[in-house]
Amino acid sequence: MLDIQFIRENPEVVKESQRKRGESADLVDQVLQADRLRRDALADFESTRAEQKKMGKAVAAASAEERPAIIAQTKELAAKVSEYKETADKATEDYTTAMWKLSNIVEPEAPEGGEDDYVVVKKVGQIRDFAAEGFEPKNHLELGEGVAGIDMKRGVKVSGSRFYFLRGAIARLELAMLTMGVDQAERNGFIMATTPTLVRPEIMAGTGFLNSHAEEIYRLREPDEQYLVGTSEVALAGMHEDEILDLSHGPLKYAGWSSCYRREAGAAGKDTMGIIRVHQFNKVEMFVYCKQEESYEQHQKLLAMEQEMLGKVEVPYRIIDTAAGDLGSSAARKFDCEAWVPTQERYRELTSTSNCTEYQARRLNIRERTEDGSTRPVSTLNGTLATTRWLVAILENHQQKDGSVVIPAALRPYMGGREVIEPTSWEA
Ligand SMILES: Nc1ncnc2c1ncn2[C@@H]1O[C@H](COP(=O)(O)OP(=O)(O)OP(=O)(O)O)[C@@H](O)[C@H]1O
Ligand SMILES: N[C@@H](CO)C(=O)O
Repeated sequence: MLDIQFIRENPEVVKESQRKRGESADLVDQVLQADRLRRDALADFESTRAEQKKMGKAVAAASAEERPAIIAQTKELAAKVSEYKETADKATEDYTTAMWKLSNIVEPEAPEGGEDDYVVVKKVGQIRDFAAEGFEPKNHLELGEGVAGIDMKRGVKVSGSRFYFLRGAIARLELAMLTMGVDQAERNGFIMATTPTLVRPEIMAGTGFLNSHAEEIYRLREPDEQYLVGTSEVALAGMHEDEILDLSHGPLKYAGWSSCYRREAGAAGKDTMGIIRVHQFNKVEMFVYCKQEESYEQHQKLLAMEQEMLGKVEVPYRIIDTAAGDLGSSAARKFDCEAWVPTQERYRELTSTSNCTEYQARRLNIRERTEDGSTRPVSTLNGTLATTRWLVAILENHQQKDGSVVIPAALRPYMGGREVIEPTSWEA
């Protein structure tokens, strides 16, 4: 949620941000109109209520002859008070509904446009020339099946399309990568947290996921009301709902470990092969609470954490600055890291880091105590540190001619020192 005082003073800035996102600029006028009506209605209610209180005292002080007239007046006032209360409640509800629809204000530096209008910030690593090495690269599923490590057929049998089993060395490789992510996070001051994956509707709405991405999210059937998270960002943001944090010693940082669930409703026919786009995957998520003025610097740090991890798994990648129209409603700015996938001859997203400034904190009422004793909303940021999808890039970029896969050196200590995953039969 945005700061109403800021909207009142800077309506054009908010409108421009909405325009940049491809969202309604008229919503800003609707919010301001609702704000005026709400304030007028509240003023009417409060002044009539004050009058009513005065009248109450007058009744007590009145003589027997005066009392019937005053009581009649009191009744009239009581009716007015309840009428104004109803109007004020309705106006507040309209105001809140409009406010909750507004997306965060886009950082001025974010590129204009939609999904394809990102700006490439930089490219890192050398893309392998498989032709020069004398063989045709296999895709991650062929490799995963070759080492008896990715089983889509049984995943589909058990759970439906876009489900899978990981087993043997590939299951260990996923665990190794996620654990390496947690180790790196802990070394950098993050607290590891395993999080709930079912959350209350208020928490899901508070993080901003029920706006444009609502159809992406699984919801339990009544009488249960929870949503399944698509990222532990949701639980980590909700963790401190209605709390006042002490950030005087620096940002509060979590590394969340969870399964993530996504309906992928808009992705029919897209990435149907293998584990690149699935309904359930695992993720280590970074989540930061910090002072408002620290969020820009913290965002750069999250991006640096992602780069360090990508460096350790030794895959070529690029960083993109996502355009305003492709930002989630909570994000003011977002950088994605995309790894090179040889058989697709293109970069695919492995990580995403967003600066949500005070947007989520206002919705979830998360504040910090300032030096003068007052409170103010904190900033929140999130970033991906490792996910199951990373296996796609690791397998394809580290494959050898015989279908084996070299384990990146940084991951070997997490794999009992193993250097290579060899092809094997399913029964082995
Ligand atoms: N359906 C999925 N299957 C596997 N991994 C996923 C899926 N959706 C997201 N991820 C992983 O979680 C990370 C963060 O998710 P994010 O919401 O940024 O993805 P996204 O923008 O929806 O990705 P894409 O554009 O590829 O669908 C992604 O970079 C990726 O590693
Ligand atoms: N929570 C963010 C970063 O991982 C996302 O899912 O995109």
